[in-house]
Parts: sequence; structure tokens; C-alpha cells
Amino acid sequence: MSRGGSGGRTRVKTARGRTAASQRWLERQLNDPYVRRAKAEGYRSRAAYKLIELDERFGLLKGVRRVLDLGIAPGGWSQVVRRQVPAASIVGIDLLPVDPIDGVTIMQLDFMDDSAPRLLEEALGGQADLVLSDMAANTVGHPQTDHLRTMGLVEAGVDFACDILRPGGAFVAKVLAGGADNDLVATLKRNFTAVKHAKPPASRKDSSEWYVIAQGFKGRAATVDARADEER
Ligand SMILES: C[S@@+](CC[C@H](N)C(=O)[O-])C[C@H]1O[C@@H](n2cnc3c(N)ncnc32)[C@H](O)[C@@H]1O
Repeated sequence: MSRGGSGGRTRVKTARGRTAASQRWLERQLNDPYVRRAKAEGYRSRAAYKLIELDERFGLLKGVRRVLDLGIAPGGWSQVVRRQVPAASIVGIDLLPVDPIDGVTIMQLDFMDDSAPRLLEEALGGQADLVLSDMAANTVGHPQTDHLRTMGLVEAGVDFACDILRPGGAFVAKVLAGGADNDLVATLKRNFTAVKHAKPPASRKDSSEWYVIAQGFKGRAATVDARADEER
């Protein structure tokens, strides 16, 4: 048995060289029905089933023509959109490289980079019907910090969605339960006619993630009015 450590935490390696944490992760993957199903059905991630389940419940993909996938890697959500709506134009962005997906434009770039909104808009070629954000900041193991970092990404996603969505469009984002969620829901309610939240069955029960589903974007004018009200 060997020992290694980082940041004060001790990682114990098994006889075969895996850390106990990676061993647990591997076992969980092997026993996970969604992982098996994703492999059998050709999806790159078990996350694909979260979007499938959200779509079944909220009808997100019906009639969409332009879709943005923020935090696309490894590509499960875009595969779902592509399969359900083959004619849709899909643009995705991620920090990580993503293997090509037929019919999907992929950018390897930080969504928080100043150039990202313009580049995404140019690639999409028009207003979006649906903005998806499954982005999650790298966790540091401190729940409140993890929550705030991911909420920062979601808030940037909402701002961008309000600039690029067509009236009537929808925004879906992953959030981590924490404390800043109420502000997010309030912002969404000002800009969308229906705001709901859901934890799809494919989302692991021990994960603090849930999804916010905002439908019926009120339009840019309503957004600008709401911002002016806030500044008064
Ligand atoms: C849970 S994964 C997305 C899974 C994806 N929906 C799927 O079905 O395959 C979250 C992704 O968000 C990406 N991400 C996190 N912060 C980001 C940022 N600032 N800009 C772009 N992507 C980011 C991560 O690199 C990661 O690949």
C-alpha cells in the first residue's frame, strides 16, 4: 500500500494502484443503469438522460431550430437534440475538447471569456429557441464555494440567454442547491412567463444538483425594462 497526499488530504491507494475514491467511482459507474444504457444507445454521457427526461416533462425540444449547449462536453445533450430534431442548428461551448458531433458546431473556449457571447451568436446565425446550460464549475469540496462558483456560471448564462433568445424561447440550467437560488428564480420570473424546477430521475440522488426550466421568454424589451427598474 502506498500513500500520497495533496492539500492536507491523504489518498490511500489500493493494491492495484487505484485510490479508494477512484475505486468507488469505478464501482458506481459499473453499477449505474444509466451508464449502461448510454453505452448501449450510443450516448457519450449518462447526462443525456437528464435532458431526455426534462424534455419529456417540459416539451423543450418541440419545434426548436436553434439551440445553444453551454458546457457541452462530452456531448450527450447535443446528441439528444440532434437525434430529436435533426434539422436544428446546434452550437456548443466547453473548456474541454469535444469529439466532433455531426451537425453540431463546437467551440473550445471559456464561456466567461469576453469574446464568447459574440462568437456563439455568430456561429448560431440568429436568435436561439433554447439555451441549455449544464455547466458546473470544478468542485473544490466546499459546498458553499462550489454552489457560488456554479451560480456565477448560471447567472452569466441567464444574462446571455436574455440577449440571444427569441421571444417565447426557453432557458434550462443546472444549479446546485445552496442559498443564491432565490435570486436566480426571481430574475428568471421577471424575464420568463413560466419558471419551474426539477430533479430528473437520471440526476443522482446524492447530488445537490437540480435544474431550472424557464419557458416563454418575454423578449428583449421586457428584459431592458426590468433592468431599468432594478437600477432605479
Ligand atoms: C456536467 S458536464 C456537461 C455534460 C453534458 N451536458 C453532456 O451531456 O455530455 C459540465 C461541463 O461544463 C463545462 N464548463 C464548466 N465551466 C465552464 C466554462 N466556464 N466555460 C465552458 N464550459 C464550462 C465543464 O468543462 C464540463 O465539461
